[in-house]
Amino acid sequence: MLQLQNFINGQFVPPANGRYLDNVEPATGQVYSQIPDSDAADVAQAVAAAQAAFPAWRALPAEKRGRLLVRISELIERDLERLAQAESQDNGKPVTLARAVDIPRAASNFAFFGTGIGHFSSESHFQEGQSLNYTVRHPLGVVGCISPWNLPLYLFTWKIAPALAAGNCVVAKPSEITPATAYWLGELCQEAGLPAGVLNIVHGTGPGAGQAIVEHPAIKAISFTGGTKTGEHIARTAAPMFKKLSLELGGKNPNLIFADCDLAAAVSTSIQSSFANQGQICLCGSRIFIERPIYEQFKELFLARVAGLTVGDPQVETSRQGALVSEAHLNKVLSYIELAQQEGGTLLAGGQRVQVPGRCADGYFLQPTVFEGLAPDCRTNREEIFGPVVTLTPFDTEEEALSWANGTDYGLSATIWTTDLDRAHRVAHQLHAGVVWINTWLLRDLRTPFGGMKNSGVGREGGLEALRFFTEPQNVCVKL
Ligand SMILES: NC(=O)C1=CN([C@@H]2O[C@H](COP(=O)(O)OP(=O)(O)OC[C@H]3O[C@@H](n4cnc5c(N)ncnc54)[C@H](O)[C@@H]3O)[C@@H](O)[C@H]2O)C=CC1
Ligand SMILES: O=C(O)/C=C/C=C(\O)C(=O)O
Repeated sequence: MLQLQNFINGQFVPPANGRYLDNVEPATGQVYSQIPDSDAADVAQAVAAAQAAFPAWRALPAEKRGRLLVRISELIERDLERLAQAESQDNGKPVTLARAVDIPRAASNFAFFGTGIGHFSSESHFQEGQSLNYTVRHPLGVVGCISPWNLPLYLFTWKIAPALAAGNCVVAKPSEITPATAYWLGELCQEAGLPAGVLNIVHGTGPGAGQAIVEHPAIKAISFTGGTKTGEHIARTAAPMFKKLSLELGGKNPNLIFADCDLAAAVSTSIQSSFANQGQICLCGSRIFIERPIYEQFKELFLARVAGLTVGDPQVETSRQGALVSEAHLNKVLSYIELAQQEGGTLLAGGQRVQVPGRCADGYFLQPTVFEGLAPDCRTNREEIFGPVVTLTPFDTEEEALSWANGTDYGLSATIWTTDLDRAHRVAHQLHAGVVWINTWLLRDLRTPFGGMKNSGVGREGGLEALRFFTEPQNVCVKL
């Protein structure tokens, strides 16, 4: 059985305590590899390696750092098929999705920040006859990147690439539930010639290795994506140590479908935003509000499309829905389906675990599930389910739709469907969401600020925001 190792100081090494965790393939429910159950001792080794590597890495001209990152991007592209297969096996997502989205985006993350660092300029402020101020942006030193299981390599590299581009050295931990592609990334970094210690990958649990990263005094910043509760815990630990924090947390995102929309496009994209990656994307639109005149029509078209979503072995090219990431997560989602029924929801589609025959008989499959008839403020409509479960609700006025859309503790993303541009902008500006899409969903430009309002997080990732996060500005004032 494959036994993964930590990647510390450019070498693959076992955990200091010799302990390993089982890693399960969600589509089969079987253990297929083991990962280090690392603790504070491994994190300390990784931090020491990163500290030793930092002076030379920060001194390397940005262009040379950038070239190394672009080389890593090329190697990810070269190994796209192998990485997509690994991601699908580890996470349960359809291999077609990993091939089309996850792995290409991981490559883009490195290419984007590898080239982007060459365009990162600092500010200057000139006051005639008085002063010239210029701002230097120093790398922070050693930073921690902690990522979740839903988009494993995609989100791991979304943090690591800007941190490295800005001249930091990194101690990173992937989710213990989906460690595989992070492990293979270590090999590609070796092959690309990334200097030893610049990127260190420590595997293990959140309370073990993750907590040790957050607590380590030499780690100057934490970039985290994951659940809101974990984010709160990390903030409580890191804030008294005055660490910089970027927290990208949960969502309960609304889709607002107005009667004048392009209905075919709204239905088709809402299927994506509801069920892509089995609904396990923080940006998924799990509350669909539809203007009453088109409610029945939307429902009919939407349900017809749901019926066509094939749930099956993620390795089979025709599967559109794979397995949920773990048994625990499947049970959490099933418990919300039960809750929705207790809260008076009418089940329009799905609601049951799926038994996929053959090698996947014990996998964690769930039917795409749709409810209607739930109050906009019930728990099902306020809490993050993070699975293939959506609710449909009719609305009568723009004000009503807005108040329901904004009526949760989350504020990550929102989608508006209308052909009325005035309305689109008016509604967008009133939504409490860090990311608003108009007539589209998950259309990404990596230069844009990405992150949430309210309990969906703190700070923004992407483009210059990420490079600013991973640097410390220093102002130098010259008297004229
Ligand atoms: N915003 C998002 O994109 C995500 C949201 N979630 C939500 O969170 C819920 C819980 O999922 P989990 O797998 O438990 O996510 P989680 O938030 O516990 O895990 C995310 C990462 O944080 C690490 N972690 C956990 N505890 C930590 C600690 N004390 N210190 C440092 N690192 C720690 C984990 O090992 C993992 O690498 C999901 O059901 C879903 O609702 C989960 C994954 C991604
Ligand atoms: O950056 C993106 O395009 C998507 C990010 C998605 C998440 O952070 C998530 O699902 O956790």
